Amino acid sequence: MTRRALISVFDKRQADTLAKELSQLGYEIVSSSGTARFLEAAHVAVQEVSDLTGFPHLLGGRVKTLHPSVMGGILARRENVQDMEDVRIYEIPLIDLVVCNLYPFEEKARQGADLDELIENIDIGGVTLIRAAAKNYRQVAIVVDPDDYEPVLEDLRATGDVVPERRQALALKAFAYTSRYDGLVEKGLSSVLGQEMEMTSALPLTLTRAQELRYGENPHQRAALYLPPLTDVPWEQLSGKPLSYNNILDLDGTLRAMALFNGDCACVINKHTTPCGLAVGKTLLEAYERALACDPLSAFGGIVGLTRSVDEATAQSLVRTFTEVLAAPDFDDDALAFLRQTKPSLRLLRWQGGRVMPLQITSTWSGFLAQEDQTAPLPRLDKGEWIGTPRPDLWDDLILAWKAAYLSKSNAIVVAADGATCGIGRGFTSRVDAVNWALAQAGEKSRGAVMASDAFFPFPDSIKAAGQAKIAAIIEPGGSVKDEEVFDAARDAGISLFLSSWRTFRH
Ligand SMILES: NC(=O)c1ncn([C@@H]2O[C@H](COP(=O)(O)O)[C@@H](O)[C@H]2O)c1NC=O
Repeated sequence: MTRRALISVFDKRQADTLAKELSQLGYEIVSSSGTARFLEAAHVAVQEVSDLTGFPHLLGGRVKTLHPSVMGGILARRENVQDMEDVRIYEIPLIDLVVCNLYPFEEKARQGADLDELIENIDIGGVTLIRAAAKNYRQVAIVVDPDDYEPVLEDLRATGDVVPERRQALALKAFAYTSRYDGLVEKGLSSVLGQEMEMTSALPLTLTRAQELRYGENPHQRAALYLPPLTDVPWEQLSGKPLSYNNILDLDGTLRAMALFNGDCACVINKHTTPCGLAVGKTLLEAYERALACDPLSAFGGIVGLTRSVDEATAQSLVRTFTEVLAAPDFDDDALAFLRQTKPSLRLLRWQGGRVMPLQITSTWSGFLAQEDQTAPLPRLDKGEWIGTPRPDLWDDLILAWKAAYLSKSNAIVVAADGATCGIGRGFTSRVDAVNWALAQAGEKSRGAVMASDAFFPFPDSIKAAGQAKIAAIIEPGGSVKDEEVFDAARDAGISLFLSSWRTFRH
């Protein structure tokens, strides 16, 4: 019986070589018009789909292969008597191999095509061919990737057919291909139509592997970085070893911190997704050295984020401590050359803003949790309420401490003075333990310093501890049932409390 291949490809690379060899192996080739012209030019004997269907390509190409004579030949179950009777009655030619790749929706969307152009690049007939052939994979082979042309030909040369295991693998690959394509269409259209991803009843998440990672959090865990449709990582790696899983995870807090400073000269040192030093300075060097001074032990192996172009003086100071990743909006030429030469393994990232995920999605053993990302409008002096004497003179430090608490794992307490954090208690399961840790780390620097808490104080014990350490002002959301006891403790200790009314947990 005649073997037949339907070839309908937008990306025509290597399709001529494939078709030639298929012809030599005895296959009859059927193609949509553009592919047919391409193959004829390469001297391959080819029949046009329109000859088979009796219809020309309609609606400017919107309808080409969508016809029972094509779909019947792909979907017919060869072992099913009724199917084969239908095929015989309606003279439908059986198709054994489908080779198809789709209109370039992704390229068009990335080039910023308008809605009309995007719509015309939504492939319908090709997707239908692919899904039909993949559904009938037990008898039909579906090839969507030119990399599979040669393995398929090898099977045909060796056995006269595409071997069953390959047909099965090709079908799964084909479904993954059309599923990704639909994800791209959803994402491309929703951005042109201005509709952000939200908490819909179904959350389409078609992710593409952007980077294989050496391993996950630990060497025995396999891992990769995946990106949503039409996105690239928002940074550019200029130097250093490939990023690890933990680097990318820890970098998240660093980028969030950098975004909070909105151009101020600042430094954050992050470890295990949470800051261990945050400071502003008149120069980048000053900001870095003051952030480092908060907790130099923890800064070892940390991720450093700087909010200005890295200069050579800062680079020279930085190389004295082991750092995993350095992110900055840019690098001065001499600083870049120095860092590349002195620390060739140090990962240098240029990040000028931008993020990939509109939603924050976490996988748990119970399912995927999705929430709106926490992007911070900072607390405002004119929007909150003071308990005790107002201390607007300490506002800058209160906000700096608030930023560090906002970025830290809950429960988080931060002590700050003169534009730098000096004690960070984070990840504690009791708030008063976080307070005690932060105060112990700050030591003498607690006198006259400020404190931030990521959530309300459930008891007055934390305030009493802060009072003993001579903390001058605290920013916290308020909202505890014991707020009045907390406020009394603050008044007794002479601490000014600013109530921001905004909790910033990070579990
Ligand atoms: N409309 C149809 O029936 C149809 N059938 C196949 N295609 C696509 O048309 C392209 C090939 O077209 P041509 O051979 O005319 O260059 C392929 O990317 C294929 O996926 C179609 N195009 C869009 O849906």
